[in-house]
Amino acid sequence: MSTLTLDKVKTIKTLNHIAESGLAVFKKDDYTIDNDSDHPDAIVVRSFNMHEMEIHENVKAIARAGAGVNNIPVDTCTERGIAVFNTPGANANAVKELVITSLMASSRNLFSGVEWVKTLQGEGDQVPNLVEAGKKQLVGSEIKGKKLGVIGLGAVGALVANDALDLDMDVIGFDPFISINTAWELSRNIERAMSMEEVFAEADYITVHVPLTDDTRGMFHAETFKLMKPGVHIFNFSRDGLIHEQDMAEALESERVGKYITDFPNENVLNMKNTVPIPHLGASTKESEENCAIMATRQVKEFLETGNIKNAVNFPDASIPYTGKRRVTVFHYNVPHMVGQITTAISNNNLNIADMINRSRGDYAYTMVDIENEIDEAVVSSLEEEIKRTRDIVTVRVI
Ligand SMILES: NC(=O)c1ccc[n+]([C@@H]2O[C@H](COP(=O)([O-])OP(=O)(O)OC[C@H]3O[C@@H](n4cnc5c(N)ncnc54)[C@H](O)[C@@H]3O)[C@@H](O)[C@H]2O)c1
Ligand SMILES: O=C(O)CC[C@@H](O)C(=O)O
Repeated sequence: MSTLTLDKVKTIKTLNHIAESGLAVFKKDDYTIDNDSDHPDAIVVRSFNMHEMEIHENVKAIARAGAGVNNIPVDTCTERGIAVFNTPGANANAVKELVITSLMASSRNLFSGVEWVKTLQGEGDQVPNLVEAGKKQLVGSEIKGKKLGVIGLGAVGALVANDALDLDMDVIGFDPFISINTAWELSRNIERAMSMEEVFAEADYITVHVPLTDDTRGMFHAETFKLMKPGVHIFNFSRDGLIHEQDMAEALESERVGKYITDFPNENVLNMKNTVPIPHLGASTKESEENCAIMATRQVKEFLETGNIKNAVNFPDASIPYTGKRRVTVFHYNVPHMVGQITTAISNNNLNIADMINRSRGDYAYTMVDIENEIDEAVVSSLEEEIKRTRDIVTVRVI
């Protein structure tokens, strides 16, 4: 994809540690990384909670180096015309490996076993005898032949499901919104559930891989625990908000849920019985941090320089090779006559169109128009002003 010469140096702010290889995408002549800036052009973030943060009007894009965007006020960004990107699949293998690790480790009581054996410190020569005597408390189960239920068969869930089959588990999966691409990746030996209840009734282990949204918040609660096999192990590498924590604490206390393995510890979780709290390590591998950072920063760079969009969660995908002298990008409501009004403003300024694209997503749409003519800054301002005056426009950029 060709890029445009930037009219000025752009500022990028990061809110979490972002791998150097990702930041290296922003070449020094064109970009400055300034984490103290209050008016950056774009923000790159991981898990930092942006909901209470003021976002300056200069911000054009926010990139989440990761999958979940529940830490970003996406609806507000959309209303303000700020593109929010994520990096689908870039950390999925890292999460999958940790899910499989904890599946085996928790089934063999490895975490509690290691904790217990450390308490024998100071017992001197008796340690081996005490270990042999005490280990009967730690007899575990093999996962071979057991059934794993996977709720959410996206990038992570699909990898977990396929690998669990390779470990000789039976696998049942539920995802009413599965993408065609993921469906192609899934082994045909994975049983397809038509409801979550079906998974709950059959699975010895349940792992959840769905985004936290208004629809999924608290999806695991007292009533759902009652539908599960007694002693089920639940793995949550998605988000804490998916679980009703008070109900989970009670289900663990009564041993209806045998174990809860979660990547999202908090004070409540730390007080729960038979819980393995992992310090949000799902995506914490060198490989995954680099994959996410590089994907996130490339997407932002492409958007700032060309207006092209890939993997935004609130804007439609839209890309055309840059063919003109300048490019007009317009984020607007998805209503009739918008393209006509934008192209009329362009012709009112005596400009010719070289190429264009219009894509919609829900209530919003995005139009990019390449201009054949060289234009000076006075014409750019006049054009911007004229388009902005049109009804139902959210943002206009002439690049
Ligand atoms: N622990 C970590 O470090 C870590 C890393 C990556 C992702 N995550 C979390 O895991 C989630 C999933 O990640 P992913 O990369 O697989 O995302 P993804 O978008 O590829 O997959 C999510 C899947 O959930 C499905 N889904 C949505 N609502 C559902 C519902 N009600 N019932 C069943 N399925 C439903 C979707 O159709 C989709 O296939 C992310 O949203 C994020 O919150 C955590
Ligand atoms: O950035 C991280 O370490 C975690 C990312 C993870 O929670 C995600 O949703 O991708």
